[in-house]
Amino acid sequence: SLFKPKLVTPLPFSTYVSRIYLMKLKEDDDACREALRSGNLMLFHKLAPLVRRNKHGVCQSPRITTPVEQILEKLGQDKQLVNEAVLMSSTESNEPQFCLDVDLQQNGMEMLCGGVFMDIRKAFLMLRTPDASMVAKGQALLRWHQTHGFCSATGHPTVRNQSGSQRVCPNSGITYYPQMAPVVMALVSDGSRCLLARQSTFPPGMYSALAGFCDVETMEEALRRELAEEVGLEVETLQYSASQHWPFPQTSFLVACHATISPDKTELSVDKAELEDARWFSLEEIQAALQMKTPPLNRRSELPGFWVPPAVAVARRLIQEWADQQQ
Ligand SMILES: NC(=O)C1=CN([C@@H]2O[C@H](COP(=O)(O)OP(=O)(O)OC[C@H]3O[C@@H](n4cnc5c(N)ncnc54)[C@H](OP(=O)(O)O)[C@@H]3O)[C@@H](O)[C@H]2O)C=CC1
Ligand SMILES: [Mg+2]
Repeated sequence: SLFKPKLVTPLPFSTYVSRIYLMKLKEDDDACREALRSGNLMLFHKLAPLVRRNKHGVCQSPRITTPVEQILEKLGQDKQLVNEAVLMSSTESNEPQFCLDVDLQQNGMEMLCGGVFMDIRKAFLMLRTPDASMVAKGQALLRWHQTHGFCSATGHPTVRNQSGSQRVCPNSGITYYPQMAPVVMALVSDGSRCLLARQSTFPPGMYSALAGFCDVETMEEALRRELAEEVGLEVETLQYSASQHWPFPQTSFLVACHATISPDKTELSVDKAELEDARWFSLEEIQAALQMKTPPLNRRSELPGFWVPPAVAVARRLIQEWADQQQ
């Protein structure tokens, strides 16, 4: 078959079993409301996450542990707003974690919380990967609630549970759950080179692995279709590497794979409507790009002609794995 499963995918040490009780908060509104009083919050303003530098200059997404009711009261706002928080998960130290979007008094909020609300694209380049992932998750949940206030069958307002894990239409009885759009991403290799491409919206010089949204189809079908459409290549094998939730343009679920094609059918036919450029890169070019810090701005804020995405992007993991496999 097309798909060659990876036999062993080592996962980092997990505390999921001890954290499972927190998932009960999803179903128990009272327990969830109680947890919200003591749990920590990740704040957003119009979906821009709060970001702060710690004393070492490292950018972080701070968890607000001062009761948000107090902050809201100080700003003269209705403290019930805190009940709009959504349960995200639990932290590594077993505390429930929530996110909340406040569309009010940006400056006052920033002063009281000691940070700035930053566009998520910028925040993604400054935060470390675990914080960036949490920010992406919080934004996705909050955006989903903001855009699913009405039942798409009856037009009636939907009602959320306290944790925000679902919304129900009291009229039709339909339950809605937060969703992601599945995307398949592949780093294609012809045996000695790998294929990277850029869209005109990427920062100048950045090339990444190919990706495309799945229609109602399998991942294998989506990958074959995308590669045929975008670069005119026929896939031979596919190997799963990792997955990632990605906030651009909105909540996608990226499934990242390595793909191979036959070394005698490597000619590209690039769809210029989708891609600005697609090229084969040698191991030497890839290794040089992996050495650069990202984004690789020099003193005059110029970007080099070729660089690869930062560590927060699963595409970089694919590129690193490919380079490691060539040694
Ligand atoms: N993490 C990483 O390293 C990388 C991530 N990506 C991500 O992968 C995803 C897909 O990549 P991309 O090449 O743009 O995808 P596609 O190749 O599928 O092209 C995008 C087009 O697909 C259509 N489309 C179909 N379904 C959707 C949907 N659910 N949401 C939005 N557009 C849809 C839109 O066309 P139309 O407007 O005509 O309807 C859109 O312009 C994006 O989220 C991108 O940010 C991509 C590269 C690297
Ligand atoms: Mg694409």
